[in-house]
Amino acid sequence: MTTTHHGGPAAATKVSLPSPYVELDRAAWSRLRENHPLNLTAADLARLGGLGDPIDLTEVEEVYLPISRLLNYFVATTGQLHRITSNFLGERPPRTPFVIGVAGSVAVGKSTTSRLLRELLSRWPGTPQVELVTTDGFLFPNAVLERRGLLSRKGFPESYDRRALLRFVAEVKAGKAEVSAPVYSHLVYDIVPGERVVVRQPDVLIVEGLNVLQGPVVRADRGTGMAVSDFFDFSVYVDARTADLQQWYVERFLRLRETAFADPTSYFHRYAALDDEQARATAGRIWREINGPNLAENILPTRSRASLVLTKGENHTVRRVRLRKL
Ligand SMILES: Nc1ncnc2c1ncn2[C@@H]1O[C@H](COP(=O)(O)OP(=O)(O)O)[C@@H](O)[C@H]1O
Ligand SMILES: CC(C)(COP(=O)(O)O)[C@@H](O)C(=O)NCCC(=O)O
Repeated sequence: MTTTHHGGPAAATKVSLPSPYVELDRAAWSRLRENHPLNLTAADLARLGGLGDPIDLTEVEEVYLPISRLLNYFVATTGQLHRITSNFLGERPPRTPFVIGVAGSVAVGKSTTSRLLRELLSRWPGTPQVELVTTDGFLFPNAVLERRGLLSRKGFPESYDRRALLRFVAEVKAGKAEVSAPVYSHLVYDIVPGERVVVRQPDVLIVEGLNVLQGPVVRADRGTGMAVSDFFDFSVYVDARTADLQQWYVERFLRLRETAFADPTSYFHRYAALDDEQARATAGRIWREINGPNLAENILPTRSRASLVLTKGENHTVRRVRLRKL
């Protein structure tokens, strides 16, 4: 028998596994579009792009059409698998949506990715009805966050009503006729009282949010032992270098001064009058105190759970794609 010495305690904690991903550069990935036609126009894109998150037709053709093509196969195959299970059980298969999670840092452009996926998937004959729900609706209202000392932890896992989110996704997945979710306003920086979005048995549900790939909350006294990600049929992690993300966050903050912050009802209205230097300092502080630590502690560690990782370069375009094959 041969004994190999692996070093001290630090070395012992490092786990090396075969990568479950196949990695492709942009050129190799874009070839997988094959002949799938571009069915979005420049006008569609103008409607879909986010603030500070540019998107053009080349990006759609080279990055998003292959994803759309792959997802169309996955939807069909997952449906077959579901029917096989129902036949095995001697049940009539209920209508159940294909659920996609979209995760990533604040300011990485999850919203644009999610809106594009919704648009592209809804153009396939098998999935005309695609709903998109963001997890910010499940943030606790500011009054609750304040009571719990969590106002400066917005976006951290504990700032969400995770049980309500789990119930929402589980009910949609179970084919319930009508399920509703609360609504968050970035402008007011709080949950909008009494407002709900209603989801009615879509073909596809996209669940977008910072923490959607997180595992279950493990507590001996309570909890279901399940997480929203248990209901995902596919997931996307939108990735970028932390330094780029911080810069994108700060730049978006500067631009929000002229748009959202200029609105007197905006929670951030007091920031509208800041000059560039002051605005950079404020955004930098919010990043350092909230969004940066949340990325490092909670979001980045979930990246390896995604089915697909899209890595953006500093100009916001996707330069590398990792697809899970194992
Ligand atoms: N303070 C704000 N006021 C108005 N809109 C905002 C504010 N912060 C973020 N947004 C918008 O909310 C959306 C979600 O932002 P975010 O959670 O950073 O995710 P991402 O940039 O990955 O889509 C984006 O469209 C962004 O432009
Ligand atoms: C609303 C958010 C928590 C994101 O929510 P998500 O939909 O990803 O769950 C985030 O955009 C946010 O507002 N963070 C607080 C710190 C900040 O103002 O950037």
